[in-house]
Amino acid sequence: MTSVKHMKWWGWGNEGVGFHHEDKPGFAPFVEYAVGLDLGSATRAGEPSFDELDVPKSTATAAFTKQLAAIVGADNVTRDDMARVIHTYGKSLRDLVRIRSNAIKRSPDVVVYPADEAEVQAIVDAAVAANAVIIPFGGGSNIAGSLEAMPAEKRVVISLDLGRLRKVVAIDAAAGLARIQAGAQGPDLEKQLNARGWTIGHFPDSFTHSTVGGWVATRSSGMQSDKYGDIADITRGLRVVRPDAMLVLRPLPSTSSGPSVREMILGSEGRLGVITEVTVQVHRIPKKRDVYAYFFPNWKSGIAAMQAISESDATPSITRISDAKETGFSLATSKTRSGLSKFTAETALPKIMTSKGWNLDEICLSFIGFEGGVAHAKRQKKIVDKIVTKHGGMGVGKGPGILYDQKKFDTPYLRDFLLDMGAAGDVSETATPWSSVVKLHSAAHKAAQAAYDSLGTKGWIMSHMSHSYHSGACLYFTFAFTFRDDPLGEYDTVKRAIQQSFVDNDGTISHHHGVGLEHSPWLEQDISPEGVKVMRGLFDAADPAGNFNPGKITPAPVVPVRAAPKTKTTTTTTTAPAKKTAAVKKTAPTAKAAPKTKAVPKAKAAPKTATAQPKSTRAKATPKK
Ligand SMILES: Cc1cc2nc3c(=O)[nH]c(=O)nc-3n(C[C@H](O)[C@H](O)[C@H](O)COP(=O)(O)OP(=O)(O)OC[C@H]3O[C@@H](n4cnc5c(N)ncnc54)[C@H](O)[C@@H]3O)c2cc1C
Repeated sequence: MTSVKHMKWWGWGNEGVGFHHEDKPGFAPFVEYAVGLDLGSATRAGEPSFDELDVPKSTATAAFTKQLAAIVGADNVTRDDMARVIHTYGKSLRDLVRIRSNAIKRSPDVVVYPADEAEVQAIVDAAVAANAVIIPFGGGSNIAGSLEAMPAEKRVVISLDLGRLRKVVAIDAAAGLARIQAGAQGPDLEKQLNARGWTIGHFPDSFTHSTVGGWVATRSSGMQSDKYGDIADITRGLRVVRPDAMLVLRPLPSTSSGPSVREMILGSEGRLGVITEVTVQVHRIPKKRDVYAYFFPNWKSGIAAMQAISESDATPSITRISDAKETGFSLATSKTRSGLSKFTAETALPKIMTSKGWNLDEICLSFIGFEGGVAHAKRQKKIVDKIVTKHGGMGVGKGPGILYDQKKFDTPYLRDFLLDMGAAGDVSETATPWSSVVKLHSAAHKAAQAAYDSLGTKGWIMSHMSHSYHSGACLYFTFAFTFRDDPLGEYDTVKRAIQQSFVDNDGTISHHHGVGLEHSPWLEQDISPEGVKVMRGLFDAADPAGNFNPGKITPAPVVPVRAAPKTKTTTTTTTAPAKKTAAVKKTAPTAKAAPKTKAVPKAKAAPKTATAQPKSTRAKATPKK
């Protein structure tokens, strides 16, 4: 069997690791307050049984599988059900509900693990010749429905897993450019870079389970993007396997060679070919790295301060502020005698805030990161401190920054836990000009509340601003609600309301999660119908037979089933009928029960704590707290 490791088939992260709240006394009361779910009496269901899944039967013929095995070796191609299920979905709430409730309409027919670029080329050529569908697979962490096969797809679907391509190939020290194989996950590549004194500076919350190829293909952004840029800035060169040929973009500092093909590959979600190598800008590991916490009396003053910082001479690595609800969540759910709860309980902070006339229900917590040489970091902080004071905020030192990191690791596991208990939660994020940040924030909250009201359920929405630019910033919303009998239908109501509020209020449909199937209904409103036409033209011209991850990004009501191009002979039928027994028990999740009963198959009892997650090199690369 292949050496490539994957996340749990039914949830986020590593087997045996999960969220628990025994050391967070404020957590259960907070959940009851926020979504009306009593964790004390709710029943946590167990891990779903793989044996009970109806996995659609593979339509890949033995002959075609053998052809792939001749390229990658028999150990690196499989039609095994578990491998195909693992490669079916990403990790959105929709994905988690579907997989736990046995709602798999279409799985890849075969999973293949090439060892190098030549093998990727050979697979692509064989697939195109057979008019098969190729879906590149990085870490499988996307939450936009970017890698699932279209349900009505009749052709053989190949999940092309890049997991064996994980080396840092070379570093050009003079240029600070590193060639990295596309399947390298965050810890893989950061460890190799750190060993030579470098860092990529790209740390999405999914860092531990996502790949550089996936980051490029979804236009990802990491928590330190204010300093290092989004992956679109970090990516300089690319190697992309296309039918019969390589698309090679040399790592140039800048170029005026027409419309940017580099930009076309960025965010292409596998539709233009398979990225095998990315040349990224890397940086020397900074001598100093600190994250400081600040409080503001309210959201408006905090946002004004963030904008002022973005316009100032300061260049922090992180500028982030939570709204009052997210601040309340952080204060209520931190660990006993550590993090913010200790900080606020054991200091005179609340008193000081009250004496300043602050309403404690409106306070907003901010984290600002400083990196670089010692003098540089000090100077940055001085500029920021002045701006914070001018906007009525106050600094509270480095201590609470520990919590910031802690939460990042917990959050994805927390989502699984809540689902186990009967509450659905996920995130939506956007970017908007500074002039619309406050307006959009308030509109999204109102839209979510109206959606909860229409469902007659108690729900929660909280948000933070992060990833600043000169012209605006990203707003990131986390929402959760207690579901009744249709978690996905109810989730759609809430998610749609939030997404629509973005485009109605000068925001984009996604700042860094991509489009996939999840956000494509809003694409025309985001980039105009003409914009979609141009994009569709690009995909159609570059992939006339629709072999590369069809149906994603541009809304595709009709699944393309085109004739095989007359290039090569093949042993595989291109019109293999869908397997009769490829049954999906239910198209909708099975959950009918009230929250206290088992709504969807749930996680194993008493998993290890989320803090037991293996330490990655990410710890080294994130700011010292
Ligand atoms: C808990 C959680 C936290 C997250 N936090 C962040 C965050 O902070 N920032 C952020 O940007 N995103 C975040 N995400 C979203 C996700 O991690 C990103 O979209 C990530 O970039 C996906 O990378 P991946 O390797 O997992 O790609 P996959 O999920 O495997 O694939 C995503 C898409 O890219 C395509 N693709 C993958 N590899 C290649 C390749 N080599 N060539 C061509 N196409 C390819 C796939 O076909 C698919 O369309 C988060 C997700 C979760 C679940």
